[in-house]
Amino acid sequence: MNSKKHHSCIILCGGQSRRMGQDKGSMIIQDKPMINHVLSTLNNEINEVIIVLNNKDRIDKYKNFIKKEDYNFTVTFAEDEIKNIGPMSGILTGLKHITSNYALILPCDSPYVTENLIENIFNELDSRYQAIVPYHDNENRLKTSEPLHSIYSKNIIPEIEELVSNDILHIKGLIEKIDTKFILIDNKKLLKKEFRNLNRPTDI
Ligand SMILES: Nc1nc2c(ncn2[C@@H]2O[C@H](COP(=O)(O)OP(=O)(O)OP(=O)(O)O)[C@@H](O)[C@H]2O)c(=O)[nH]1
Repeated sequence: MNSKKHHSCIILCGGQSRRMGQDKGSMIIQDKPMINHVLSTLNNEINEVIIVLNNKDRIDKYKNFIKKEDYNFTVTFAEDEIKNIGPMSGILTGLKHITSNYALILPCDSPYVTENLIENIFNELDSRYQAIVPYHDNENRLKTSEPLHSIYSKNIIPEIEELVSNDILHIKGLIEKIDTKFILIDNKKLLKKEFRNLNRPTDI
């Protein structure tokens, strides 16, 4: 019997990868596509994954190397509801697909996340809040926050739609507006190095 809690994860993979110069989620890092590193950390904690890409061709491409039978969670591919507005669209689309109340958002270009990190972020889940957001520096929590390694409630969909209609597309603008629990990246439970993402060839 599966004893995992009903936890969802949304992986954002619909970016342009302009700085990297090639599609980041599918690029090979240590023998496997970058997104597969992220997927391989989720088995213990997650039972539903939504991978959000920006078009159908890209979804077909990813289906070739993401084999649902390799994981003990469901995998659903979704297409951005709104095109070319960045990660906010991926979060909106993903939240509309989840069947639980909260989802952990992860970017596809963050291959250093670990099972421990996923577990420790979910341990902070608290139904009094709409978002659980790790941050680096006590002096400036919002500015040093990691909004693409954070948990969000499905009930923020109306707030996202309002922000998008006002052309506010940065995720920190969303975090400011909702009830957010900030959690310190303390290098004990949450390790700084696990948040590192790869944007440019020189980051590898
Ligand atoms: N679904 C979806 N994900 C996105 C979109 N834009 C960015 N992302 C994802 O959000 C994460 C962070 O993206 P960035 O690195 O800031 O942007 P990028 O477009 O991937 O890369 P650059 O073109 O170099 O800025 C990555 O996992 C992207 O795949 C989008 O429009 N839709």
